[in-house]
Amino acid sequence: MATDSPTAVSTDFHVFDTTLRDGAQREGISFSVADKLATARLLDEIGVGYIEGGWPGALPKDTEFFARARSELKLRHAVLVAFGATRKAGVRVEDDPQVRALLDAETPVVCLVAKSDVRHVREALRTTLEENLAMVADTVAHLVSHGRRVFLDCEHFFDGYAADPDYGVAVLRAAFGAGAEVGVLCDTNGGMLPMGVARVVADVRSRVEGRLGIHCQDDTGCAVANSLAAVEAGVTHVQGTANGYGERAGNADTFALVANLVTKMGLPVVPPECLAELQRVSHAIAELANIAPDDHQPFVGASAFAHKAGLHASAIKVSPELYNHLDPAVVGNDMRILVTEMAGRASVELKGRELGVDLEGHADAVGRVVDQVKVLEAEGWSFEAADASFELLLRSQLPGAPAPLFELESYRTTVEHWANGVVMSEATVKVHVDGERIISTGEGNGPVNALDNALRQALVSRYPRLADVSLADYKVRILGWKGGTSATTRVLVDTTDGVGEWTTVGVHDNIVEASWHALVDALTYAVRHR
Ligand SMILES: CC(=O)SCCNC(=O)CCNC(=O)[C@H](O)C(C)(C)COP(=O)(O)OP(=O)(O)OC[C@H]1O[C@@H](n2cnc3c(N)ncnc32)[C@H](O)[C@@H]1OP(=O)(O)O
Ligand SMILES: CC(=O)C(=O)O
Repeated sequence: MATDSPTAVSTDFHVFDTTLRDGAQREGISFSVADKLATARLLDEIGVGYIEGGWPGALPKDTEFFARARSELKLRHAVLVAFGATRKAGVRVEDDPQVRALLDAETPVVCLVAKSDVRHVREALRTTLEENLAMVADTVAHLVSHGRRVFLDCEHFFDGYAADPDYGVAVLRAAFGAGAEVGVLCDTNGGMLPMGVARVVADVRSRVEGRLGIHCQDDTGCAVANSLAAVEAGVTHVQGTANGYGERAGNADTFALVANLVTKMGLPVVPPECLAELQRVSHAIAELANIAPDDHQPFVGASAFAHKAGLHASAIKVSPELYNHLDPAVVGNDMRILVTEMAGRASVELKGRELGVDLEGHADAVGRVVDQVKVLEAEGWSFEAADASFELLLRSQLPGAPAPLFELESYRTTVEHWANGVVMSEATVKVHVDGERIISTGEGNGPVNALDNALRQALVSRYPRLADVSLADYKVRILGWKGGTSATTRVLVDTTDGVGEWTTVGVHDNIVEASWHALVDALTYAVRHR
């Protein structure tokens, strides 16, 4: 069970994560209870102050989550929060089963959602403005009298404030008057921009005593910016979700919020040692949500500190700070240099350093590699994701580069479709190793698999390391049709030796030949560099 005494550094500031409630409202996410428990543990590792676990009483899974959390969830930093609505209109708070379920969740904190826009009160709740205020006050007071700390999410606060600012203020006063600790201003429809958010927050602060919070949906792509503008204007409670998951376009991304608050605004909202966990936790939660991580996500994406332009690399060679807004290690990420057609000599030198290849005194080789990469990329090759092929290319230009593993005489591969529906492939390779002619055949479920088996069998007695190597993944991309079935094909092969993985690339008009190039690089890399 969560403790009520978070160890987060700043007790004056709340980072409140709602991945398990609003994040779960994203199309395509369906957390199991086990997923929710695992996600809560991960969020705790980044040191957020509060974790909203779901809506007990509304979703059976969430009711079970809170029941299991009592014995299974040991949080070091965060306080667990149950979410729910104020009592229904015309119903005594003691008689409202949803409010009862909130108490039964036994969390130290409850976050209530309430209407704060007159249109919503009249048209969605179909009740009076007075009754809505009573619903807020009664529910807060009831929960407080049962020992709960209460935060109030004021739904549609900004839209409501534009229509009738006094009513938004009245809702906040009703909540604070009944004992609520935080009044959260919600941009529920996500239509705000930072300037408007800052104006409203400043205005509300001048009219209401009490801690204010912010909850921003991302419909204008400004959820993080809006939240930071609200902080600048004085809120001290910020809500977000892991990777920005949430209803429609999502919410403010907790990872960007935390990183910005700590590193840009100087607010120690999480313990210092937690910041370096952001990237790992972001990816782990993406796995649990079954959503591919966004490589381009600020701070934590795999490409967030990846540099492709040659001019960037030339400055980074002097000092990484010249083209990085932050040391990536601060948030657990890494800088990467991409060598592509946009590379220059500095890109190759930095990539060499990253790969552990000493290029000191080899300016000519570096220049040749830059030229070759540009020519090859124009033909459809791409080394961005194929570090192993790039390393082989780089080393091939250095003095004393080893000879190829073998000389190819020929290869052949066939596909057989039998009447019983079985499809099998067979391959024969003829190669020369140290003057010896080797002929080998292999079978497989496809021509590339058969070729791989035949080639490894031909080479394994000379290169025993290949016994431990196998294909892990195979990706094909067709690069522009030339009419009919003719096209350039790019193949990426991931290979593993059970310890690590490396990626190689091949390009040709013929898919088997493209695969052959990638396979040969994969095996050469295994023998020479693993
Ligand atoms: C902005 C947000 O994202 S808030 C979070 C929203 N999350 C969810 O909706 C996910 C979980 N929701 C659910 O499981 C269901 O919608 C439930 C259980 C909450 C409600 O389901 P139902 O009881 O079938 O009601 P239904 O969805 O048709 O209507 C909601 C009722 O709550 C009332 N209501 C809506 N907001 C509030 C509120 N803030 N306070 C009190 N009552 C409210 C509505 O007036 C309506 O009342 P009615 O039954 O008297 O017409
Ligand atoms: C509470 C909430 O999720 C919203 O207003 O968007």
